[in-house]
Amino acid sequence: MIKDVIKETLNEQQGEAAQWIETSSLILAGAGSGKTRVLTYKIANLVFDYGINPLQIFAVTFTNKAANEMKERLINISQDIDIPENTQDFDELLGQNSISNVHKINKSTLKWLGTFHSIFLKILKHEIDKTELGYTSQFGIYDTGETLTLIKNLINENGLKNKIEPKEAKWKISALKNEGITYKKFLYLVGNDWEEAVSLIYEKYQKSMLASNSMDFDDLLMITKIMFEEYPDILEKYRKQFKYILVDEAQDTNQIQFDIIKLLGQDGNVTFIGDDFQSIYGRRGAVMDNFLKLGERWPDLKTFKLEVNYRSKDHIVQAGNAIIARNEKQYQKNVTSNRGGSDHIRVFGFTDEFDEATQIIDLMKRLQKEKGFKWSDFAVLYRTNSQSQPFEQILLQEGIPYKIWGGLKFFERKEIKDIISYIKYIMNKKDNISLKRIINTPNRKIGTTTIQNIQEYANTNNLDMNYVIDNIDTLPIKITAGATNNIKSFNTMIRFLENQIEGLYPTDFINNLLSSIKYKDYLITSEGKDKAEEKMENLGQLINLASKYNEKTHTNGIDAMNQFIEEISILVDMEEAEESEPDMVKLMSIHGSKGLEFPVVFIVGLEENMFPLSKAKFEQKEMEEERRLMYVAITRAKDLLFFSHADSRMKRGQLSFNKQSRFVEEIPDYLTKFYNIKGGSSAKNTQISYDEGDLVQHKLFGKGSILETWNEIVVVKFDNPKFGIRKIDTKFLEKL
Ligand SMILES: Nc1ncnc2c1ncn2[C@@H]1O[C@H](COP(=O)(O)OP(=O)(O)OP(=O)(O)O)[C@@H](O)[C@H]1O
Repeated sequence: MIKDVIKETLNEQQGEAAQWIETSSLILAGAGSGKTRVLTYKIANLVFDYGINPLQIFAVTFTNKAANEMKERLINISQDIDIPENTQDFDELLGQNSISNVHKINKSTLKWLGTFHSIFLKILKHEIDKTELGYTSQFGIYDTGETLTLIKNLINENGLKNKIEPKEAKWKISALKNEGITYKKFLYLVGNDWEEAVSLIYEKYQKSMLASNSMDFDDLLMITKIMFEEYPDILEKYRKQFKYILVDEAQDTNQIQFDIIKLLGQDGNVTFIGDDFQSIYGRRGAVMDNFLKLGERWPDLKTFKLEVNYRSKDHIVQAGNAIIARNEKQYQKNVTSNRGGSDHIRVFGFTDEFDEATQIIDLMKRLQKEKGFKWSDFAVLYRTNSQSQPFEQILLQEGIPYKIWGGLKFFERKEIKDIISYIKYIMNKKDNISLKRIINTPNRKIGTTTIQNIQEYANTNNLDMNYVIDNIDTLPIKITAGATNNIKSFNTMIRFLENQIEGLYPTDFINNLLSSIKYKDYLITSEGKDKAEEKMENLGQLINLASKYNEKTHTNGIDAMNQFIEEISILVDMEEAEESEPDMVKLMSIHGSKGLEFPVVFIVGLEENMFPLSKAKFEQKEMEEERRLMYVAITRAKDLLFFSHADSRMKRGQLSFNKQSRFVEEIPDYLTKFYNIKGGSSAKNTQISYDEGDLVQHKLFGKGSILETWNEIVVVKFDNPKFGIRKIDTKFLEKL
């Protein structure tokens, strides 16, 4: 019986929250209080105790990783409970009001458990053909790089190069979409020249995306909202379908996500679970006010609190509580640790960022040797990504395995993007961005002028680039005979691949594609043998991912490939797809650490103007968000927590001096112990003095010359331009 399992697995607060189904509810959860567990059992309870079909449950998580974890747990729970196989399909279900038998939980019945993006992608694929919004269900998805390329092109084509910066325009368009503001609405809201220029780009961008039958990530939300608003029958169908809506990390939902939840669940049964103390996405449009005012929209909202932290030792929980108590706008919660302990947070003061990295890594080495910790037990958390550099350098030097979370994402790597672009173009011939990426990759002697001419001709005559390519022989376009032939053979190859796709498993298709375009040879010529091997390994990983879709359940190769492309389009990064975790130190931004936990945490760079950021000083709202970030960072630690700050550090090429962060002072003295070990244990090369102009040798970076010196730290310009100018501790240098 599920009730018995709940009793055994959840505490009283958790159990009550998980079993409440009468009205909508808000589960206010402290850090480490078992949100995932409660949500999982709430779903299990709905299915196994109330006979709700899992297909009628819409459960949205913040990351794919969280969704996968929940799915796995649910499948495990369901294996312990004896139930008949559910054979009902989604469409059969519609129109049925009550479902009395108990349903099987498996990957396909849990199709509505995922991130907002993944769920709305499925809904759009299912419905978009029934609308007149202009897209077909074959629509592709542009990733961040592709959207930026398109925006750049549009800015150039419209002579706005001096007026707007592509990244800023992209950010603004994304922010507008996340507030649900279409380009038509934005026209009425523009307040200055810059916004007027952005509004023109926004309009052209949206039209061009539509012409390419493509959406960006934000469209997955915005177009869903528009579709629900303009097609009430579709909305009604999903309102009926989703009897129970569950929203994880509800404190970080943005306006458009919240609006869609309102549309779907206005009169329904919605469970919000979240921690306002951990709302850290204000800059990305999260609207905490919505979370704080849920009762206004759902008057029957019943509130539960989860206040027992199972993750962290007592001193860590107390430090978190002390920090967050300084914020004003929040619900009251009194989080306590269930792990006890009477330890301290150790606070270190260092000379600069290299001293900080060197000594923290020394400390890790000691903890690993003497206290039995593994490398993977350590996480270094920082406010800004660039702070990883000295840590990386020294970890590399020391030969300690490490992994940077949020580094170059798997799906942002060139080789992966190239191959995915081929597949996307073959599946959606209107996808001009993919076409432009692949037409001359590998090099086929189709130059940029030729591509531009094709594009211009297509634009002027209102045609797809693909049509122009198909008819390159007969259309009056200015291109050489050589280029025409090259385009024709490119097109023949694409046709050949297109004909293959239906009859092949995705993995076989990708292998054929790689050999048809001679991708490995291209990598060897353009990148060298070693790099080519590395990149081919990454492509091997892509093929591994595709192998999941080789199952016989797909009617044909196109169907399987479609599902594969859908999934990878929304995978946030490779870390999320990785099953096992190797033994590596983890370096990550505090934002990236959300939802994770580690035995030992180092929060570094705790200086005013670094953390909190300088711009937060003047705005209470911003300072409160910085403080919540500090709360998130502290509460990632299970056993040991270390803080560090440095007297000076390089920031954008300038040396800056900052005092210890206010956040350290906000923690009561009895929870902290201070250590001043500047230039301490790591043996320094003090005997040798270095001067500007000295020639030096570094094990990894090779030869270079010193530009500046600060005691043991020197700035070196390396001869190899790949390594450029770096700050280095002299202990890693040899004087020449
Ligand atoms: N009732 C319980 N008994 C034992 N352990 C529990 C219980 N509930 C949660 N835990 C454990 O506590 C830890 C924290 O749980 P979880 O990661 O779900 O917390 P969370 O609320 O999502 O935290 P955060 O918001 O800080 O990321 C996990 O290791 C989990 O297994």
